[in-house]
Amino acid sequence: MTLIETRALTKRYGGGVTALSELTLAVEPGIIGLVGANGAGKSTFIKIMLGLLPPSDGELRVLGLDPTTHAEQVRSRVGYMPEHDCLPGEVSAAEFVTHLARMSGLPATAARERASEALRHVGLYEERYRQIGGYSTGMKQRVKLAQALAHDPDLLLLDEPTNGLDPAGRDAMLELVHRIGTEFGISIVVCSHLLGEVERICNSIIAIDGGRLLRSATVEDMTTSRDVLMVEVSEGVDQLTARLAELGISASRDGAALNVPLDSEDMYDRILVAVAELDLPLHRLDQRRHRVAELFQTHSVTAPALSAQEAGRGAAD
Ligand SMILES: Nc1ncnc2c1ncn2[C@@H]1O[C@H](COP(=O)(O)OP(=O)(O)OP(=O)(O)O)[C@@H](O)[C@H]1O
Repeated sequence: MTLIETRALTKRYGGGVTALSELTLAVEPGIIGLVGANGAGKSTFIKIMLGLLPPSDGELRVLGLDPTTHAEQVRSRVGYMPEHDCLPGEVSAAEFVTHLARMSGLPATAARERASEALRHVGLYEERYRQIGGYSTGMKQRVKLAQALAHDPDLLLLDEPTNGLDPAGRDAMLELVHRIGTEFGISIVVCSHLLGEVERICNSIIAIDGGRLLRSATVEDMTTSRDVLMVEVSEGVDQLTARLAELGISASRDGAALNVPLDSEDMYDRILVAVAELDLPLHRLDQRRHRVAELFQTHSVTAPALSAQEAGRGAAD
């Protein structure tokens, strides 16, 4: 079943702000990155998916349900981690998550058990009876994630889960999100303004800019270049380049690898023969993969979606 489907989804706020403009997309279950610069419309999209905001125009289905008419059913199957800190400081994580699990309809004992379990999944089991006010930012983010998990949802909507975390905290949070998505088989929409972050853990990406859809596709579709082959040999790359040139095949260096235009059906075989003739250890031969961020760097409109920090990371890669 399609996880999320929209047709010409539009949201206008008062004051002439169009936060979402004619968004049409369909995504399959998995871990989905919702990326865009600040103000792109990510939070608005999430709130519409939860039935917290009505769209101005267009249609939407989440888990096959229309959140504008079936908001309660949607919310019983969807967990939501809001962007901003909304945690009470004077109660323990166990009390807080249990309380929210009860509010979502679980009986007292089940709510307590589910809360403990959710806190264990996010790595807060030992600390669960401490007051939230004394927690670090990373721990608070994990409490927000635990409350989103407590009622055993089919879909998690995470609004900027790495907000406010240092690089190590961000990596830990992304790893946790990835683990929850893969081990529990829950679909996850994870919002971020950092494309490089979500690219690492997502199967598909929805990129929006100024409320408009830039691209919605699987990471594999986005990153596979259909017309370039990447050849990697463990040694002898210069020899191979020279041999390919003799054969009339132009290869360009890309780090330790060679990129070769895939302009004829027998290109795989021709390269394999050249490698075998030179008796070189072939490490890899397949279609070149781009980093997702690389694709968007050529798109001037999305440039702000890549923060200085991400640009730095890209350069270091
Ligand atoms: N209640 C509101 N009334 C008017 N304009 C709003 C309202 N909420 C959001 N907006 C505007 O709608 C646009 C999209 O905002 P939204 O919060 O959805 O973006 P975002 O991608 O989540 O950004 P951020 O990461 O900064 O939250 C922005 O221009 C924002 O100022």
